Amino acid sequence: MTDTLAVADGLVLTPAFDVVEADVLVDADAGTVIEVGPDLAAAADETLDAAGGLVIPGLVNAHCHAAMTLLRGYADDEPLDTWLREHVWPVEAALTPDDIRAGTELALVELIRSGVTAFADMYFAVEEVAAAVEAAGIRARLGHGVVTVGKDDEAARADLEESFAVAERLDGAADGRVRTAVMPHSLTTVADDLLAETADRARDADVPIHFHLNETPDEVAPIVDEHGVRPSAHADELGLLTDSTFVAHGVHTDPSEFDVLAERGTSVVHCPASNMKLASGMAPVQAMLDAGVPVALGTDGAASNNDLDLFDELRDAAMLGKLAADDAAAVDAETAFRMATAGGAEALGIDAGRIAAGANADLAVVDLDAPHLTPAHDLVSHLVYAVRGSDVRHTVCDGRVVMRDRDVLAFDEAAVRERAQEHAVALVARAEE
Ligand SMILES: CSC[C@H]1O[C@@H](n2cnc3c(O)ncnc32)[C@H](O)[C@@H]1O
Ligand SMILES: [Zn+2]
Repeated sequence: MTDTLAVADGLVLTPAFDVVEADVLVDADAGTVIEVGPDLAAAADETLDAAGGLVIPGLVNAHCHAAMTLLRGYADDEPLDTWLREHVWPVEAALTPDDIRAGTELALVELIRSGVTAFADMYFAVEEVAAAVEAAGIRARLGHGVVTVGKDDEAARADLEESFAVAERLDGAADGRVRTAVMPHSLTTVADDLLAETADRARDADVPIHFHLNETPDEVAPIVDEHGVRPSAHADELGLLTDSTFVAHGVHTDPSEFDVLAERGTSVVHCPASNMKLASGMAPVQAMLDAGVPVALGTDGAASNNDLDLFDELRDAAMLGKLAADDAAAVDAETAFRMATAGGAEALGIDAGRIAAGANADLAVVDLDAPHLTPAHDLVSHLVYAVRGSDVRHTVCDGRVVMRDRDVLAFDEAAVRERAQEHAVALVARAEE
């Protein structure tokens, strides 16, 4: 017999951005929505109370380094290059797989508590990341991040091979909730011959590619100087841009690059908080969307954000998008929310981002009963400009409840926090020894 879950008595955000009074009936075994409509709760095996709430598609955080929660607040107020080379990379050199497990579990608690049901992660010790995701119950597109600058040929080769080995080994883990990608860090931190090899092998293995692109002017100038073309054109020459490729940031991307990205169907993951904090710049989000570039939303790591609340990102994206375009109508609420849901699902190549019969049952219930959400003229406006991650009451992924009444079911939250605190302190002590 089918195991069913009814998300009952709430309002539901439809794919057309209408808000309707309805229950959502879920096939918990198949992990899909059976029906959206009135009075579906009576026949269900289990009920999730959505009264006074809005049922939304689960959010997709399309660019993250989850275990960097361990470095939250460790090195603030620095620009990207100094931050990475003088602070972050020396500490990351001392990371152990156990550290990464502890930091990732903390990230998962934070993600689930803010309604995220899928994320992309570029980091190390990906087996640990995958095991944590399996336990948490959400979806992820995971990859081993490759950096070859400063490495000899043997070490660079080993890094690249690890990226492909991880992609093959872990794809489909956690009953298919874990998918993989190969993840060269960026065009300036991985050698060109290895980037070209990555593109060839990824195409043959049918595995997506994810990398940082045009985050700062320092990632643009060396490419233009050396190759005489913009970074997106160079990435395309290397064969890196396809419709399953997704790139992070795209801040310093010019109109000629919009055309390349749009033509290839490559998604850009906008990370507004990280871009503001590291003073990287303002991504031309509305211009990219107008040119047909698919745009998703990400937090980047917690060390450059400093949290993993995608509702913060929604607000930042709408605000910064207007500033970048010098137009208050740019990146409106519906546009921003699409980036955090259907746009993220498209970037990650997963079926998510909408609540409809047959779709994956990945959703969150946002409590509307709060002073900062009163009055309720426009709930899509609220989702982008006023809701906070802490307003999420329940999170459901793959038809299973992963947070009920703000209790993340897979983890003992206090224990996760304590473990992360201990690992963070010991890690920094080791690195600074
Ligand atoms: C090789 S694993 C991923 C690598 O990326 C680093 N990282 C974190 N945030 C950023 C960012 O905004 N731009 C570029 N690189 C970043 C992280 O520390 C890991 O070393
Ligand atoms: Zn990043």
